[in-house]
Amino acid sequence: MQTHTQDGREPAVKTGLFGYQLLTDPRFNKGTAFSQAERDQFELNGLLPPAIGNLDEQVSRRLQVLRSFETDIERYAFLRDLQDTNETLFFALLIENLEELLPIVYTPTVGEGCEQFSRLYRKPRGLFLSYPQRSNIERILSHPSFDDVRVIVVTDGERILGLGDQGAGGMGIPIGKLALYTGCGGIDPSATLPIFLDVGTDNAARLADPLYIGWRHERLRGQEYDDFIETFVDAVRRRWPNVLLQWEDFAKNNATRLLERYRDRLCTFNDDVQGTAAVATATLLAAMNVTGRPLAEQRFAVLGAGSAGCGISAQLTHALVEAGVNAKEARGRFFLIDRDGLQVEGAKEYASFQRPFVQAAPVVQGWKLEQPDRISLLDVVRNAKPTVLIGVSGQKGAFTQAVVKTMTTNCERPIIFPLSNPTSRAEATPEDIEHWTGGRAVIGTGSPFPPLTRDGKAFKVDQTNNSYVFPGIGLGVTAIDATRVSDGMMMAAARALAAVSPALGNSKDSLLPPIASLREVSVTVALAVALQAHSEGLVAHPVATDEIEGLIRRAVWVPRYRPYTRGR
Ligand SMILES: O=C([O-])CC(=O)C(=O)O
Ligand SMILES: [Mg+2]
Repeated sequence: MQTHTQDGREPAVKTGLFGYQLLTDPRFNKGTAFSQAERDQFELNGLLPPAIGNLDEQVSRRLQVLRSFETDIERYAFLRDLQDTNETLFFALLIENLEELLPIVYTPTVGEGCEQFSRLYRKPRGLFLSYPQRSNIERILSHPSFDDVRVIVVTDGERILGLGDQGAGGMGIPIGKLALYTGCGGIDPSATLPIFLDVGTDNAARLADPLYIGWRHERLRGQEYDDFIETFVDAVRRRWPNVLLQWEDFAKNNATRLLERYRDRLCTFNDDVQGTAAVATATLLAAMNVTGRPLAEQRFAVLGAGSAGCGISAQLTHALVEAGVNAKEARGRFFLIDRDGLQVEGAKEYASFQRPFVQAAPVVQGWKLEQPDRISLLDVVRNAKPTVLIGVSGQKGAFTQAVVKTMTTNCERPIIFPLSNPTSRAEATPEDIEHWTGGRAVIGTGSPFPPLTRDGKAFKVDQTNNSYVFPGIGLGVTAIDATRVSDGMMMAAARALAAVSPALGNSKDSLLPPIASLREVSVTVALAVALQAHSEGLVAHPVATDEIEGLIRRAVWVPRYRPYTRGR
């Protein structure tokens, strides 16, 4: 926060830490940048090498070291260690090099970080709440170092990106998401708390690994699981009544169910259901500008009928209705396909969140099928003639050449979004889609990919990832003290992101702003979200609307070394 005294000097931060303890606290540590006066005052002489550095020098030294590593997983481990050693330096490095470092701190390398978590684990960060500790949750949360928490990201590790059950390794995801809350959304790092709910794992390799750091037990389900979640949410509400709780990477049967159970009880959203949907909606709205074909005319094939697929379909249905399509017709525009084929009446039992998007049996009558007992993605693309193809299946290569080529027979400029993460799970590579469609597809991916070559020039591939919205949602919600996260706020986030699409001004340009501008994008998203919360009466302490932007900008945390003074 930009707090300066009248003479322009920043007020000093009080700390009771000194000596070795001050140097080992990542929130307060400045490493070699402690001044001589601070070294005298805080008993640091002799504990540090004599040269006195500054943040800029430290950033360039760390960047040099980082670039010298051979692999991204080594870079990931180095950055995690830096974050646990000196947060200010970690965030200065990240923010100044967002485009280069996001793929390491976050998707795709964070996926490997989760797989290797037990081997990389060094220092404590966040909370591991394991089932055997269930009666201690309240006590664990009560520690004074968590007094300022405003944003929690929580996972149970069952559906980590497209990598499935990673057990306690899933903790890498809340840590990575919250690094973006600060790096992109400007949330003070001391206000963030990653939480892993350890209910066991069904990952046989983890259970058999002698080095596994999680609770060595098969995954709990049913009433025991639900009671544990209830205990957790209750304790969170009592400890931080206003906190923003983000659910992340829960398996499909829990993701929507838990969201529905808790969304009216606290300020909460599910990033995979709602965040991914908001970004997909924003990117599609931007794509309309490129294809010239309005939203109201689009038909959608969605591969993956889990939380993300149904969340995207639900939000796009809202957008279609807002564009004038009647609700029943809007839902009928969605063809959701999972491993059993197209969701169609009578084929099997569907979960309640899937039911709105089950096609009526007569729709598929007379379709020509590859195999009579299963309606494949290719069958859907041939018969339903979608204009938009979205992949949230975690199945590498599921958008085959035949599927992609058939999309071009339905429309001049098909929209094709292989959104599964990490890179190794993408339904198709942008390069293949470009090649198979002769450059006609409008492409968005979940993970970062290298640029394509179009008209002899490099063309950036849009990363349709929820990182374009969740940091801004967090900033808007916390700056204005929103009490809930409504569908209207998610739609406001999507529209705000679409409104800053470079393709609006030039249809040959990118659909989404560059990753390097994510801090500015987050302020834009935050403002839209906060204004919407305000207009729906979802704020604890209403303020004048013209004050909201100032509130948000002042809330943005900037990594820099503050002066310290000794005290409690
Ligand atoms: O983490 C990401 O890159 C996007 C996301 O939420 C997921 O794939 O589960
Ligand atoms: Mg996720």
